[in-house]
Amino acid sequence: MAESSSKTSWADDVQEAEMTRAAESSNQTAAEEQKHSELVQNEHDVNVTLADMQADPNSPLYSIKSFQELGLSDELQQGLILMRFSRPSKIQERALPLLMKDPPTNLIGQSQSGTGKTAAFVLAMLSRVDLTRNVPQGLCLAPSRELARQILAVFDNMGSFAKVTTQFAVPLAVERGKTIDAQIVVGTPGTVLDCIKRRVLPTRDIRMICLDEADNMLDQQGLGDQCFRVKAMMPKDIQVLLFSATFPQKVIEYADRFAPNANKLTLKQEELTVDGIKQLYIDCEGDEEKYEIIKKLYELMVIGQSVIFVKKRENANELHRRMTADGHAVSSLHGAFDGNERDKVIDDFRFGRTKVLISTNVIARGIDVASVSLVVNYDLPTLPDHVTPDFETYLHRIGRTGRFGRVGASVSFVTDRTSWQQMDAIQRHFNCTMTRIDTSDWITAAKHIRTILKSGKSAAASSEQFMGVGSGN
Ligand SMILES: Nc1ncnc2c1ncn2[C@@H]1O[C@H](COP(=O)(O)OP(=O)(O)OP(=O)(O)O)[C@@H](O)[C@H]1O
Repeated sequence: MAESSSKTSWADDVQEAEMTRAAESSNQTAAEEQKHSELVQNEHDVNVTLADMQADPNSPLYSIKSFQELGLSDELQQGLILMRFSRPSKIQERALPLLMKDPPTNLIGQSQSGTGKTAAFVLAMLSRVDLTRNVPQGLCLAPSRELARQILAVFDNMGSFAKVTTQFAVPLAVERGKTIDAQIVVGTPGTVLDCIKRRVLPTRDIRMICLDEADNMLDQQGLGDQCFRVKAMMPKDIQVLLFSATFPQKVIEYADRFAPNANKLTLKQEELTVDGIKQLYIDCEGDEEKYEIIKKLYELMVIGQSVIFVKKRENANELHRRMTADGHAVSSLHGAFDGNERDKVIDDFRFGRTKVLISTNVIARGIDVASVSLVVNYDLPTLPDHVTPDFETYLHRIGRTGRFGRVGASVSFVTDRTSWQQMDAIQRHFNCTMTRIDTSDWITAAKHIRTILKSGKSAAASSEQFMGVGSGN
C-alpha cells in the first residue's frame, strides 16, 4: 500500500456544522477526593458476552450463519481470523450473500453504528478482485480523511492473505505522475475525482463502487456532486453499494438515483439507536457553567477514552486551550489541521496514547475506536441554520461509543431554551429518553455514570479488535 503524507488542509472534509453557542468548579476537599478516587476507575473494561448477543435475535449482532457459509475464499477467511471475527453480524450475514451473487446487484445497506458495515462492504469488494490483474477494480469513497484511512486499514488487514493491493486517495497521497495500479482505491470524493480527471486513476476495470456514510455524502452539495461525477466516469454496469447507519427521507431519492434497482437492507426509525449507549444530559446555566461542569466531569471520572464534540473549529481550539491550562491532557482535531497533524492526532487517540479528543463533526461518522466509553455533546449538533437539531449527526456522534456490543454513554449539554428544544426534538425523533445527571451532587452523579458504564447486558467483543492503520503508518 502506498500512502504518502499530506501537508495541506483538506478540501474533502466533511462539512462542519457551523453554529455558535457554547462553564464554576467547586473545590474538591481532601475528603471528597478520597471518595471520588473510589469512583474513578477505568470502568470500561469489557465483559465477554458477545456470543450471547450474537445469539439474541433482537440484537443487530445476531446471526445464524458462520463466515464459512458465506462463501468467502480461504484467504479472506484468514483475514477474518486475523481480525478476530468469529461470526458475522446481522448486516454482514444479510449483505454478503446479496453482494457476492451474480449478476452483481446494487445494494443500499443500513445498520446501526458499530455493527460491522465496513467489514461487509470490504469483504464483498475483496471477494470480487481478480488477483491476477494489477489495475483498480474497487473504489471506496468516504467523507473524511480519517474515515478513508480507517477503511483502508480494514482493506489492508482483511486482504493481507489474499495480497490485495490498495491505494489511499486523499490530497497529496497519490504520487505525482504515477498511474494508480492498486486493485482497491479508498479516498475522499474530491481527490478521487481529480485523479480520474488527470487520468491517474484508470476506471475501465472498476467493477464496484462503495459510498460509506452515503447519506452524508449524497446530501451535501459539494460532496454529492463529486460523488455523482465520479460515478459518471465509471463503467456503466458497475455494482454500487451505499452504506450508512442513517438514510433520512430527503436522501432516499438521491440514493435511489445513485444505486438504481438496489436491494435494500433498511431499519425502522425506532431501530436506529444502539441499546448499549446510555444517553444522558446535563442542564446548566450558560457557557461558563458548562465549562466548569465538563472540567469537573473529567476531574471526577477516569473515563476509558472519550470524544467531546463541539460545533466549530474555534470552539475546539478554545476548549482545548482551557482544559489544557486547567491541567487536563486533551487533544483536538478538526479540518484546519494539515494531513500529517490529523493522522498523528487520530493515531495517538486510536492507540490510546491520548484519552480525550475534542473534535468537530469531522470525526462524527464512522470512526471506530473500541475503548471510547463516553461521547460528550458539548454542543448539540445542528443543521446549518444553527437551530434545527441534526438528528443524523447526533446518532452518528453517540455511535462513536458502544461499538459492536460494548457499553458506553453519551452526555449532552443543554444551556438554554433552544438547546432544550433541540434535545427534546432528538428524544422524540428517536423515541428515546435521555437521563438527567444532577450536578448539584457530584458524588452521586459520578457514581451514576460509573454504574452505567459498568452495567448492561450489552457487552464487548470477545477480544480487542485488531484495528491498525494501514501498512506504512
Ligand atoms: N463479525 C465481527 N466480529 C467481531 N467484531 C466485528 C465484526 N464485524 C465488525 N467488527 C468490529 O466492530 C467494530 C465496528 O465495526 P464497523 O466500524 O464496521 O461498524 P459500522 O457499522 O461501519 O459503524 P459506523 O456506522 O459507525 O460506521 C469494529 O471494531 C470492527 O472491527
